[in-house]
Amino acid sequence: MSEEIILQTRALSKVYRDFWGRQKVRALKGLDLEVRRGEVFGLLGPNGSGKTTTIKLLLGLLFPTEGEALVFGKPASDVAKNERLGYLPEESYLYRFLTADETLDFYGRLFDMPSDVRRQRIDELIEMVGLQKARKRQLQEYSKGMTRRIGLAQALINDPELIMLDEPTSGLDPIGTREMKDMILRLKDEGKTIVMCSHLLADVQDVCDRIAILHQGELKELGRVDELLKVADVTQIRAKNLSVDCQRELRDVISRHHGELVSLDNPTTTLEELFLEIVRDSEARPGRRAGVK
Ligand SMILES: Nc1ncnc2c1ncn2[C@@H]1O[C@H](COP(=O)(O)OP(=O)(O)OP(=O)(O)O)[C@@H](O)[C@H]1O
Repeated sequence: MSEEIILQTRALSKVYRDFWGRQKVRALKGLDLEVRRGEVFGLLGPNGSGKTTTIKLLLGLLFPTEGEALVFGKPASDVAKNERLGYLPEESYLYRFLTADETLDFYGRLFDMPSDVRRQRIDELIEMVGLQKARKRQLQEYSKGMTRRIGLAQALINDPELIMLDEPTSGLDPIGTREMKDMILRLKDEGKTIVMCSHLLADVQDVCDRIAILHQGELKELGRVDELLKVADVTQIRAKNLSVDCQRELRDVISRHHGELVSLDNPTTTLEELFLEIVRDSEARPGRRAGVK
């Protein structure tokens, strides 16, 4: 991961108003975030916590009420960024009567890709998302998992540096989920920056380097997944070649008994536990931030 900041929000806030301009919902309250090149960054939060609002503000599809959203150092409303960005929305918006090949060709043309480059890119993407056998079928015949795959291929047609994925594994079976996670990790290996939101905490735990947890539009937690999941007040000792006596006497005894200390560290909790704890805490004490680690 490099130090280059790809995405940044500063005191980003969004108030949805009704037809008469009266305040309806404060969907996002003073969000400060930075995402660096090469990171897989997860936005988590219960329903209605402001994840999609954040993504739409970063895509420039919504305008902030206060604060700013910067993408590649420029305001998110700057359309030039779209050349370098790919987006997989939660709901499919693709044309049902086109085949996978036609769909990718259509989006390739929108990016003004020459036909030979387009053809090669389409072949690569169809193979990457595993749709070789279904590439000539209309999308209306696709299962949910296949629709997710073609959605990802579409998001990657312009070989974007930054990829935004809204619920990338929703509706996928365990195998499809594993494959989607592998594809995300492969994109990370290629140096792409990925921002995803998801309800599926195990998926987030498997692929994200850092996460932000939102609750009722407020940032409640931000940090590296491995650090957030450490349980600081519990010590875990893993050792091998120890006798039962030695195990009982723990650390100091290990060297005396010629055992081998394999690791001495903090065990981790699951992201699911951390998430539920933050939501519970936040509901019990509204307005208080759980503490950024
Ligand atoms: N167009 C809109 N007009 C009014 N309120 C809206 C609008 N879009 C979202 N909201 C409200 O803003 C808040 C945040 O919604 P948002 O869709 O960003 O949440 P989310 O975290 O993505 O939720 P989910 O997990 O259910 O997709 C919610 O209270 C929602 O009702």
